[in-house]
Amino acid sequence: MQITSELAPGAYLKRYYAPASTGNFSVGFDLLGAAFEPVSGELFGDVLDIVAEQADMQLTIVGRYVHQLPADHNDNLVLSCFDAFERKVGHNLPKLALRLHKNLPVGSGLGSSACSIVVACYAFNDYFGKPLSEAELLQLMAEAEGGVSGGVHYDNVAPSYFGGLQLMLPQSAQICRSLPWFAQWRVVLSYPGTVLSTKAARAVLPQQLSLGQSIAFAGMLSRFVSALYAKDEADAVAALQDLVAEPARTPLLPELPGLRAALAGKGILHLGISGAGPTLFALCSNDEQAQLAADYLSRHYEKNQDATTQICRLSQGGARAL
Ligand SMILES: Nc1ncnc2c1ncn2[C@@H]1O[C@H](COP(=O)(O)OP(=O)(O)O)[C@@H](O)[C@H]1O
Ligand SMILES: N[C@@H](CCOP(=O)(O)O)C(=O)O
Repeated sequence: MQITSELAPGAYLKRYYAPASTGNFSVGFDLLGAAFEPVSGELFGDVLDIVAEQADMQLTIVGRYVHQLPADHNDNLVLSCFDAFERKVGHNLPKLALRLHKNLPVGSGLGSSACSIVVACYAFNDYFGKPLSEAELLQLMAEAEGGVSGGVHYDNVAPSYFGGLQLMLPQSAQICRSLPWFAQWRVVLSYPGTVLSTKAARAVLPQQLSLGQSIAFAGMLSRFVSALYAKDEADAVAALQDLVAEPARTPLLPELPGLRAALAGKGILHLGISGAGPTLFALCSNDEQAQLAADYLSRHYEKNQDATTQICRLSQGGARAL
């Protein structure tokens, strides 16, 4: 595999995008996830350019978070996704010169690995004439995500691929279903600039839940989903409780309780862990509240130059050609 550091900037045959995502959405550990995009119109997700067809695979990486990726591009998920895609299709494919714009921080809780996986698999399938069905492609994405995070979970790849708030449907051929959402809701995503690997944050999780905990988890998720269908905003917000991961992960995110209390005092609906963290998400009832939450989190949660805080709406579109 030939790796070079430069490709002509800007030129490409096709350009693809996939949005950031928040796994769990507090109440649905591994079963619920949402895709978001900034209200500013900024692209907060990875972009992949198919630059040319050529004899060998070639990957160039640009973008704000390129420094957080493995120095050896052979270790990049985009290239391993090409190999996995080719195996699944079952015959050799033309090799490609690719350019990844790494716009999402790695190990952030924003579904960064899932975003690169989704944009890559979506791009290859689209470019080569859609040899895989949506379900086959989603399964390929989830397997790739399982390889990095230490467990197959769909709650980042599904929303990043399809957009919206997605509920996973265990043992169903449909795999996931898009849930209703309150159009006025805004979500502030605040990434402090520090790295927390998903694998490490999964290693602290309880291996077993008691019968009581299992019923409480199923009950709270059911309450949230039914409140969305009933259009009962107050009940949906009240059900946003993470009874599975947050108790185990709070020691990794010691600022969470203090920030939550401060934002609750300002009327913000909810503050939760985005995916495995360290990004936090603040659920807000309108644009004004979102600005308030963003200002507060920028001042009190951002730690270094890599940090970013974004006011977002639900990304309805998911992965797409640009
Ligand atoms: N294109 C890529 N995007 C993100 N991570 C990548 C990529 N290629 C390789 N990796 C590696 O995959 C791992 C992703 O870590 P993870 O904690 O799962 O991130 P996240 O929670 O942000 O998805 C890291 O070790 C990272 O170096
Ligand atoms: N359900 C997963 C979600 C991980 O999301 P990431 O963005 O941190 O990779 C978990 O909570 O482990």
